[in-house]
Amino acid sequence: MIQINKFRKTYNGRVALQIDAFTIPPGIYWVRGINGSGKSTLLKALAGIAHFQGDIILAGNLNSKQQSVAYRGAVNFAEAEPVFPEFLTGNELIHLFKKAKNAPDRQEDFYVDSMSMASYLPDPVGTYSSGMLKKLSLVLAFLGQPACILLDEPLTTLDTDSLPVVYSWIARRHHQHQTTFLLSSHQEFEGETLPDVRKIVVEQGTIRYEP
Ligand SMILES: Nc1ncnc2c1ncn2[C@@H]1O[C@H](COP(=O)(O)OP(=O)(O)OP(=O)(O)O)[C@@H](O)[C@H]1O
Repeated sequence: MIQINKFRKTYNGRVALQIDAFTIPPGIYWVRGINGSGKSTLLKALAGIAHFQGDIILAGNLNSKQQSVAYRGAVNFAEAEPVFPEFLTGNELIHLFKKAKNAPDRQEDFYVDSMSMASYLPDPVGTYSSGMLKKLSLVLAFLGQPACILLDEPLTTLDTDSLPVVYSWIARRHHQHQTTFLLSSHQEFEGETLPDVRKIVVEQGTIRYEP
């Protein structure tokens, strides 16, 4: 459960997003909205990496400002266009994130195998194509045992064979650990593989559920 109260995010004095009160129960959510509506702004605030006015509270007691370290431990985030130091290898980044997220031993194996990534993970990420980098950023977002995983544009640059794999990761993690997902996308999510996706619409500077 995520509670957003009296939220206001401005850029250079201009209000980008304002949310008086909004509750997100456990579930899988598709965050929709036109370009510039505020989807990334919302996800970055929920990830605890953007400054804003107001409060975001996870599980009734983790305030993203007052318990910021614990909060960020419970929320994973994959950016729309991930940027990593080019000299690090995929394996080194996985190792780093596993440590930071206190991930179980060999947790990455399932994700790496199902996306057939093992052959290029020993290479520096500067050599990766945009799709290879996107897959790595998704694996990193699944490390640890977060209560909530935020994926900004998880489907862009992925080939069509990889889409069902990402859907299966989301469905599996949600089923096994009741992890909440917020997925921002301009593409529709496949109904059959992710049956209980609710929609959150970002428009006119605020958010609402779409029936
Ligand atoms: N760093 C920034 N500095 C100034 N304005 C910003 C900044 N980041 C976002 N904005 C503004 O905030 C508003 C929301 O941007 P945001 O990136 O959240 O939209 P979005 O819905 O994710 O868009 P898209 O679908 O194009 O990715 C836009 O008007 C944008 O210009």
